This record gives sequence, structure tokens and C-alpha cells, in this order.
Amino acid sequence: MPRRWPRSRWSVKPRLRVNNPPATWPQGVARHVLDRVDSTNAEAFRLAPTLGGPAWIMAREQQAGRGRRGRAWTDPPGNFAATLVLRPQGAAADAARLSFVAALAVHDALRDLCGPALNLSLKWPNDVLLNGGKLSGILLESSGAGGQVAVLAIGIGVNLAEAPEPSEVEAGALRPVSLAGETGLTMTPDDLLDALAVRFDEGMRQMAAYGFAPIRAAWLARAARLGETITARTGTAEITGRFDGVDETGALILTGPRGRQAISAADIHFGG
Ligand SMILES: O=C(O)CCCC[C@@H]1SC[C@@H]2NC(=O)N[C@@H]21
Repeated sequence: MPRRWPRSRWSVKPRLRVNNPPATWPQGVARHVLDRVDSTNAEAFRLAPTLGGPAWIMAREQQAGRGRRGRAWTDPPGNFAATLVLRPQGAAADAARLSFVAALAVHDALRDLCGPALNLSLKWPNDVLLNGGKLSGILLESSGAGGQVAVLAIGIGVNLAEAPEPSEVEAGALRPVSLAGETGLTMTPDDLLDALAVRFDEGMRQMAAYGFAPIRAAWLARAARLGETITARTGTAEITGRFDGVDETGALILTGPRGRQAISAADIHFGG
């Protein structure tokens, strides 16, 4: 139930389904909920050999969450920490496109639960922003050999209850925000898991049927700062240019003084 309702910023009442898993949970997908774990991504790799198909692994408490680029991810109680483990038997490039499916699924599941007025947007490659601050992060990890992915772990963290202090994230990073802090809305991790599993399954089916193009289009329709000047920091370079979209591999397209560049791995900074 909403704790408070800031009418000035909202035009639509949120729809929250509490403690009521939908009958629409995708068929053939396992659902594991753990009380405590080090990292749901680590658990995904431990469980993978025992799984007969895709599985969501959610933990009520995650003690050693992993973030992108070797960073830690902290999870205060009430936040969402889950991993979808897949055995895609495909190339690494195909797996990378699933991070866009994941970000879209998080975005759309939150909108399903809270209503369309929730001010969400997406930041390349797969952050979900609320009121311009970072609400959710996604970490893809894989194992395999010869360019083929045997196990893919898509780990998703969402600050439902609490965000880390700005001092806990690195300088220049987006302000961390939580759903409760920004809107007063409360949502259980279980409710988000159920909505997310449905949305992710839809995205996977869409990609299987029509390829990456509709996923890319839907992602771009929700993208923050499209057409604006942004900065991409790779390990070795800093590239500033106009954010012109995402190519068919999922690489970020920046147009700057050196022309059009496709960037496949970087941290993005909005500046200003
Ligand atoms: O740095 C990022 O933005 C990505 C953060 C991903 C955190 C999630 S929480 C669930 C899953 N398990 C982990 O150890 N990490 C991911």
C-alpha cells in the first residue's frame, strides 16, 4: 500500500498488487526465493548444473552483491535482488542483447505495478532511472568456452526501500534513489519478481520472433538524454558526443568531433 501520495507529481493512482503472485508466472521457469545469500549471481552459477531450464533466484537478504566493473552492490533490507539464470547456448553477442530485454522488463514491470506516471527512463546499457537518479542496476555474467555462452546470469538490483548514500557511490555517478524515497510507494520484492518474470518472458518471446529491432526501438523510446550531449568513459578514453542511439549489436552510438562512434563498453556520464 502507498504510504503517502505526492499528488503534485502524479496524475494516476498506482496499482499495487501485494502478496498475490499472478497466475501468469511464465511456464517452464523455476522460482527460487532464498532468505539469505552472498550474491544471487554467485548462487546462479552454483545452481546452474542442477537446473533443467530457466530459473529466477531471489534473495530477501544479499550480503555480498556484485556490481558492474568489479564494484560492490549494497542491498539494504526491502530492496530487490534477483538473478535470472539461463543456458542460452548462443554467442556472447546474443547474450549482451538480453541486457536490453532485462532493463526494459524492469522498467515495464515497475510501471505495471505503480502506474504510468512513474517517471522512469533508461540509461545505456541497462540502468533504470527514477526522477533522473539510479534506481536499478543490472549485471550480466556468463561462463562458457569458444565464444559460446553456457550459463548466463542476469542479476538485477532495484532500490525499492532504500538507496545507498551518495558518498557510497563513486564521484560523478548518478544520484542513487529508491522507489520509497522518491515516491512514498512501497512494493515487496515478491511482487516485483512476479511482474518482472512476466515482462522478461514477453521480451524473450518478442526477440525470438522478431529479433533485436523491436527491443531496441522500445528501449530507445524510454532512453534518457537521447539526442543530447553525454560522455562515455571507457577504461582508456573519454568520448563526448551526441547520443544518437544504439546499433544492432547494442553498442552506444555517439557523434562527436571524430564523427560517429560505436562504443560497446563504457560508463556513461550525463554531466551538468
Ligand atoms: O553495478 C550495477 O549497476 C549492477 C548492479 C547489479 C546488482 C544485482 S543485485 C542481484 C544480482 N546479484 C548480484 O550480486 N548483483 C546483481
